[in-house]
Amino acid sequence: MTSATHARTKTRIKICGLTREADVDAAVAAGADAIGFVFYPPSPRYVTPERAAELVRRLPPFVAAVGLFVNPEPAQVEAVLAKVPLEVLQFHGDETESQCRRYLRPYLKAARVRPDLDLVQYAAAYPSARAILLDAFVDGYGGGGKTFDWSLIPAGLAQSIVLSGGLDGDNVAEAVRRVRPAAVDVSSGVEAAKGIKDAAKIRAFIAAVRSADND
Ligand SMILES: O=C(O)c1ccccc1NCC(=O)[C@H](O)[C@H](O)COP(=O)(O)O
Repeated sequence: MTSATHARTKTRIKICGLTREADVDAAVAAGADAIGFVFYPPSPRYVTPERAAELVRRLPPFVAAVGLFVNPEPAQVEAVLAKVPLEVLQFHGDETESQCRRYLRPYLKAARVRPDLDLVQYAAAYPSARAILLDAFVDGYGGGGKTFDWSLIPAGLAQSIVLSGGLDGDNVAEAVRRVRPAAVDVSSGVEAAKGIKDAAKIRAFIAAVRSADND
């Protein structure tokens, strides 16, 4: 790289909703920065704490394990944390800031974006959030494989942005170029079936992000 060119900041990448050893290994090998585990029982990607603990043991240092919850009771989160060494929590429901920060872990607060949601006001309600994860407004709280209108994302949110919702190997480069989020997050777009990831799709997704990082 010459002095006249410079690589942009690396967009961090979270692959979410993993349930199998081979998929964890494929995501790590492809260069994922974080792996998400869904602790929301109605989700087809749900894993038990015991299963997540088995999968997390495969992660090398500095690849973050993210635990995802939807309006959990404190006891549920504590039970997961007692068995699964999660670096980051992700809350996808109507949790208040105090309900998110009580576990003394970095957390992502998901916003389900729609035209009538004031994202500046929403983000301001979670000053302790490590980032705001911007997702589409779908049934079932998330994992819907649907994009939202990225032009709804305001400039100047206090927190970093994790862009999510319907991303895949075909649209993520444009998403990164347009939004320049701190990170991107994907589930459906790298799957063969819900909870079953496709290693080639993971590789293509990450390659597309890296390509956009260097535009
Ligand atoms: O993945 C799920 O099944 C899920 C269920 C309930 C709440 C959140 C869920 N996923 C959270 C994620 O972080 C997903 O990666 C995000 O919603 C994007 O999903 P997709 O649009 O399928 O890429």
